[in-house]
Amino acid sequence: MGDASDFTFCQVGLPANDDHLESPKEIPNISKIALNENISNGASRDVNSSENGNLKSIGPGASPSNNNCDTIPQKLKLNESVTPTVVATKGDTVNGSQGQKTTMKKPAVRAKVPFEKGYSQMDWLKLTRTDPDLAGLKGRSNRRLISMEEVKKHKVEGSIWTVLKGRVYNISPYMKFHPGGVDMLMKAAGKDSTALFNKYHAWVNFEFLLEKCLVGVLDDNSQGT
Ligand code: HEM
Repeated sequence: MGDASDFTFCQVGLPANDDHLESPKEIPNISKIALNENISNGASRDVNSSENGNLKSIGPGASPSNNNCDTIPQKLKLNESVTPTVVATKGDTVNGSQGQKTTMKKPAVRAKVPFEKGYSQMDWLKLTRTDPDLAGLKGRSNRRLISMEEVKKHKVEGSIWTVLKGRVYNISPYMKFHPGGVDMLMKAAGKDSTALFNKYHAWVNFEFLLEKCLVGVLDDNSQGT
């Protein structure tokens, strides 16, 4: 009797119930319907043999409607969705390389250049606070009018000027800090780069970033010369 009282705890999972769960009457019927559809498709003959087991797991999801007409299209959809996943798993190695290609494309699209150590945007902000003459003014005012002719002359490292929205900046010290790379920034050398700048990143606050690089104001009268 002591054993019987122990069994009261074991009766939670009756073996008789387990038998019913493992062999519902609906599942075999559905699997038969699906097999017929697969054969008519002819697209997954090889898969059928291995999918017989899979269909048992798929079947209950599609089994609520007992009508054959309803279950057939559902089965077709399920099988269609199953076969591509089988292909996908087989082609994982192939698709894996394709996936790598897509991840490789992402940085190319952004074209952002990884900064050298000591040339992050934070480093640039520190430099703007510590360097007394980033613009290279040597005591001159940064409010003087500068002709386009003079801007054009400044293309050499150490003194690379560009015009942004009517202001002249010495971008030479910013070169290695530019997230778009030196080559891109060199396109702005000695010319009005407002259009280029806006094309790539109109949202960037150059007034703030290049505040200490201001050389002067573009002489409107000199434009076009
Ligand atoms: C002259 C002043 C310029 C300043 C202060 C400046 C600043 C910046 C900043 C802060 C970024 C990072 C933007 C972000 O992360 O969203 C950036 C990225 C970039 N810049 Fe510039 N830039 C300048 C000029 C230019 C010019 C003239 C070009 C093109 C010829 C250019 C091309 C790029 C590119 C391609 C990127 C990377 C794209 C990206 O981050 O989405 N920049 N620049």
